[in-house]
Amino acid sequence: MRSVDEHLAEILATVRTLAPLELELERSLGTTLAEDVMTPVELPPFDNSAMDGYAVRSEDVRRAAPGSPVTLPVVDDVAAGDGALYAVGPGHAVRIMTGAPMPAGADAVVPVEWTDGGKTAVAITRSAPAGHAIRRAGEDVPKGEVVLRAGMPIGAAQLGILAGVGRRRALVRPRPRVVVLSTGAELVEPGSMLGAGQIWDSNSFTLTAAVREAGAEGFRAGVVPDDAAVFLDQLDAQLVRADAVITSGGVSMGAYEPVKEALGPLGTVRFQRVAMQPGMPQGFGVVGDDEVPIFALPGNPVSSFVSFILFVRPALRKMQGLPPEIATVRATTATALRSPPGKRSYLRATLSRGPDGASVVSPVRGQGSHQLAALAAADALVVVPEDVTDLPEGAAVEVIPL
Ligand SMILES: Nc1nc2c(c(=O)[nH]1)N[C@H]1C(S)=C(S)[C@@H](COP(=O)(O)OP(=O)(O)OC[C@H]3O[C@@H](n4cnc5c(N)ncnc54)[C@H](O)[C@@H]3O)O[C@H]1N2
Ligand code: MOO
Repeated sequence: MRSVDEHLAEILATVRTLAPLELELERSLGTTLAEDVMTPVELPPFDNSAMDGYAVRSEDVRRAAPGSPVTLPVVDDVAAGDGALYAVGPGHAVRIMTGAPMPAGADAVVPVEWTDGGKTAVAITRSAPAGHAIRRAGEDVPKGEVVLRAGMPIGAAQLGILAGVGRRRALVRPRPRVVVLSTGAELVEPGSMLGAGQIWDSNSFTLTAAVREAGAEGFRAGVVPDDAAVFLDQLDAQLVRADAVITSGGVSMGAYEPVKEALGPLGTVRFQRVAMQPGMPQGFGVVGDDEVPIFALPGNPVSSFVSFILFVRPALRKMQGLPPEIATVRATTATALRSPPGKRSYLRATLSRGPDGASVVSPVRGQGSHQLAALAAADALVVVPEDVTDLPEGAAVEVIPL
């Protein structure tokens, strides 16, 4: 049996980071930036007011105080977006709004709250030092500075700064397109009636959702019966839109294992036993002229999900140009744990804080590979190493938050 680490290493050595392409900003959310982005102008591009109020020469309001206001004539009104402006001469004020350009001559903004709000003349009851409530040109970013580096995942704030420096498009690593196929003669679509021996297909929903949670595009291609030829036809039809394929079921030792039967003879997909629990039977390789990576995951619902977290998600991250590491935290066990010898096990658990603030992890009831309800109640996987079979309460463990 090969180790979890060997299997992951082979996967990461096989999958390639997707080629960058130019995308409109509206389509780049969730992609990874593939270029350094500079601002072509300084930001803000001009000195502007940080407050609604009056642009003045600070010298003119130096003596303003609640008991003895300074009154100045208001010679102009500037709103955000205004272009041609009057200069503020000595003894004058200009009414100004937040974001409006500072008129020449003025060196301070008096907030409207410190005045009587006058439109033709304004009585000012507090002094404002030079520079007060002015946002200087280039204060956010100087001209030519890099605002985002290649490799940065694009979220809402990153999209914002791309637009803020005037970009309409960006060079990005796209979201991988991942097709999910379930196999199994017993599977029927949720929403339809169950016949004898049938169950509702849940894996294709779980895995497609997990793909989307991992930042890729998931396409649920539905259920394929236990027939290798039909499976190959379906796979062929889906390959045109796939950067990766995930299948579930049909990889173990049974008499009807369509995925293994169909892919085994191609010679580009290997089926192996990985020393882990759950998720021991695993297939991985490439298919089609474009050598699309395919993950043939075991059919048991918990096994396919755990396999996704351990193998598929890091691969999708590599394809997106992101570090493939699996994030883990340290916690102590709330109860004693058992684990099979020679296998790394991933126990479904809930993570919480103990009285001292440290993380505590409690396994959920129902650790069978078919026990999907227990998985749904968990928010973490406790990693128990291959050489450990018993852990006492209070032992320090590595945990993968879900
Ligand atoms: N003789 C042996 N039998 C099994 C072994 C073994 O080593 N020797 N390994 C066991 C382990 S471990 C696993 S995991 C499973 C993997 O089996 P397959 O990948 O071939 O999956 P299936 O047989 O198709 O299904 C297993 C189980 O999961 C249910 N299933 C399948 N697909 C779905 C789906 N889309 N939604 C919900 N549930 C699904 C299926 O009905 C079966 O109950 O093999 C063990 N056997
Ligand atoms: O490895 Mo299977 O995934 O134990 O149930």
